[in-house]
Amino acid sequence: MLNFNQFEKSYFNHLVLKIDNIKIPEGIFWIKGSNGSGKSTLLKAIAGILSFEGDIAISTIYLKNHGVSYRKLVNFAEAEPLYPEFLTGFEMVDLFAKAKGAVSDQEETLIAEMGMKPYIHNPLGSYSSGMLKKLSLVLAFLGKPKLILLDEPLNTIDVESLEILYRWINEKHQNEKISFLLSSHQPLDELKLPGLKQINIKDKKIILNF
Ligand SMILES: Nc1ncnc2c1ncn2[C@@H]1O[C@H](COP(=O)(O)OP(=O)(O)OP(=O)(O)O)[C@@H](O)[C@H]1O
Repeated sequence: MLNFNQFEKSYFNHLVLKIDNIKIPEGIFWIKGSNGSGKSTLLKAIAGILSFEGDIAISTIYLKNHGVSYRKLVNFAEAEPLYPEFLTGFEMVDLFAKAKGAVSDQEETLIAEMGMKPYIHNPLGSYSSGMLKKLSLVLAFLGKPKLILLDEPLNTIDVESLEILYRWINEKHQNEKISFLLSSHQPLDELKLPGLKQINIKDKKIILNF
């Protein structure tokens, strides 16, 4: 599903990650690694928002040669999302829904299920960190991606929202064969994510534990 080809990422000549040739199959994966090991860097590179050496592909669609098609297949929720404070949550969802080609009732369903209806028309400057996190999760599920990247999805969301998130991940994986890469310092509930596999980042390399 996800292929790395001579991938290298450095910041100011300091190498952070080196992945020669690895294929990650379809599935739900928990990316583990100590602070500063490169989890967010990896997810941002796969999302196509960081420059790097080498290439990354979803099946045969390469990020560097088919940037627009590739980015339609990958959705990303950042660890600490930042959005323009003057827009409302609904305006952000609407913008992403159009960009990602979401079907018409998808936005309404995701907003309702995540319990965001009471404040979705309020400006984002008034949102708490948990409300922003929930918005970032809704945005990451819009459209028809092949891969969803969630950086620290458990941070700041409440127990009810976490249950919804686990359900969404399982449904998307089972019904639409969407794969997930989740980075989390907090333990993911392996009983609620059946088939969860682990990927470790250590010594600038990724190690597939399956
Ligand atoms: N914009 C940047 N400029 C320079 N160095 C950076 C930048 N972003 C990350 N780094 C460095 O790259 C390395 C990996 O950082 P990254 O944020 O990917 O780690 P992480 O595994 O997500 O960490 P954490 O668990 O603490 O969130 C660290 O050494 C960090 O200092």
